[in-house]
Amino acid sequence: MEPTVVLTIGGSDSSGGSGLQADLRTLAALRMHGASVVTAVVARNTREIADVYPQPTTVVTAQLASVLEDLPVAAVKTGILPTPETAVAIAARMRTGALPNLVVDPVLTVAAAGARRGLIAAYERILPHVTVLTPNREEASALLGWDVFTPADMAAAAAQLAARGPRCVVITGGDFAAGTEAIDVVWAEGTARMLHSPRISGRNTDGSGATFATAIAARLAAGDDAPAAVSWAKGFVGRAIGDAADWRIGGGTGPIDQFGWSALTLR
Ligand SMILES: Nc1ncnc2c1ncn2[C@@H]1O[C@H](COP(=O)(O)OP(=O)(O)O)[C@@H](O)[C@H]1O
Ligand SMILES: Cc1ncc(COP(=O)(O)O)c(N)n1
Repeated sequence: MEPTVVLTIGGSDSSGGSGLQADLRTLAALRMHGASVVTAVVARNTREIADVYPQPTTVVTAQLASVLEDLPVAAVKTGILPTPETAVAIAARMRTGALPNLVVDPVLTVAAAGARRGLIAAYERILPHVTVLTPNREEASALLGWDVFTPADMAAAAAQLAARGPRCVVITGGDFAAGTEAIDVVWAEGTARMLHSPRISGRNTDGSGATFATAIAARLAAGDDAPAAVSWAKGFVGRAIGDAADWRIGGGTGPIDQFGWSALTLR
């Protein structure tokens, strides 16, 4: 049986923890073929982001055109769109319907300095084409212009973002400092619902947002509806975080275990 194809559009992370590297690892773990469009090259390790090098928009659109003219892309995930110009060019492709089952993780914090305001405006052009939008609380706050803090805020924010076009919105709460649960709020088909899972207190969570969004895209490609894809991805990322809890890869926040490697005894 041949694998389903999922396209990820985002940044290369030199530490391998998040971005395209996490996305491709997630897709491989889920037995899918990942195509990838590089929008930025990020020089970073587990401790800090040293620099972000946006790729020229022509480089991004050439990769995208080449993939779309040949591969049978069943779902698409976006991560870093580093400049408003690149985001607008990708939005134009979305408008043609060429990017099915579209999961958008609006990574705003890694964007080039000064690009944030223009990027937020560019996201307005993207939102109408989105199947599932997966901002964390900070990203939701930036997109909406008000501070999203409590679970009640998350529910209100999800509804407001959904009114701008996405069929489903998940606001992730992985950054809640306290509490024994990792709470996300999902808005779909007119109602908000809380998703709870045990909060894992490991040191390694890098790439959890990227892994979550890519797993959603993979499940959409496999035929799940959005709420089912989101619930499944939440279980997957929780297991990946838990399995990497004791890893010491680098001195900071390290990668997570999409493959269940920790459960293997190979040395
Ligand atoms: N420590 C944790 N334990 C369990 N689940 C977590 C933890 N941290 C994040 N998650 C889950 O991982 C997914 C990604 O969330 P989050 O970390 O908020 O994304 P981002 O990396 O974009 O900030 C969410 O489903 C969230 O609930
Ligand atoms: C290259 C790169 N660096 C960081 C992130 C954010 O990742 P996450 O959403 O998992 O925190 C990303 N999507 N891409």
